[in-house]
Amino acid sequence: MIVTIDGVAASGKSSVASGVARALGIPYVSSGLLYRTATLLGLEAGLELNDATALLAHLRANPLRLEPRAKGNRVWVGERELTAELHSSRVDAGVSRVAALPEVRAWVDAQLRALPEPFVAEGRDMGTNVFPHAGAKFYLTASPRVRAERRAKERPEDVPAIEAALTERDRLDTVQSAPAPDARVIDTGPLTLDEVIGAVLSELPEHVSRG
Ligand SMILES: Nc1ncnc2c1ncn2[C@@H]1O[C@H](COP(=O)(O)OP(=O)(O)O)[C@@H](O)[C@H]1O
Ligand SMILES: Nc1ccn([C@H]2C[C@H](O)[C@@H](COP(=O)(O)OP(=O)(O)O)O2)c(=O)n1
Repeated sequence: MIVTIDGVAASGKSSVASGVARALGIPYVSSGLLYRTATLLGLEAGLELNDATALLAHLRANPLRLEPRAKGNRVWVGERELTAELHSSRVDAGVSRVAALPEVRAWVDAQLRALPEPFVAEGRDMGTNVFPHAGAKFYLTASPRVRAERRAKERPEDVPAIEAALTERDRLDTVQSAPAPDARVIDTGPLTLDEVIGAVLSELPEHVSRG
């Protein structure tokens, strides 16, 4: 059983996926963390972020490990944990370029499809491209200002700068960010985090919530 939670940047995907996964007693997996890891490793190696051949060779030479814990995913390369470094503004600024590369998308998709079910998967194209046969699909939205205000609690920049960066990333990510036709769209703007988690859980078909 797979539940997909897609949506725009900072719409609440990870927090909601984590809450839903904990309620169901299953893991969740953040596909964005894999794109962020590819970006961080590329930046650290001094690679051009649109050089797919060099990036893929570097990723294959430094295999990562995603730990899909329900309370928060962690990423390792060898003995080094990268998790805390994946949400920097530097990675935010480069990640859409990396995510636009078909070779990198195929690399991420292969890792996701190898995971043992059940799990909750969150990202942009989980319900459309990666897991079109998922048992339940959701798509989260909120206005750019609401999302920027939430993210400002996690970044050093001010709200207008974060809003501008989020809007630009939405634009760059448009291609892979369309909601699945069978996804339930939830505007998280007027809701608390617990209310969004509750809305998702209440919409799950009975066979999915039973496992
Ligand atoms: N109603 C809400 N729904 C979802 N997230 C919310 C809500 N209210 C506040 N947040 C907060 O918004 C922030 C961004 O959420 P996050 O899960 O990181 O989004 P994403 O994974 O889509 O980037 C988190 O700190 C989260 O707790
Ligand atoms: N399934 C996915 C997940 C993320 N991406 C890309 C698009 C996003 O700008 C980056 C980072 O995704 P992530 O979900 O971590 O970012 P936000 O928390 O929503 O800001 O990766 C993607 O193209 N496809």
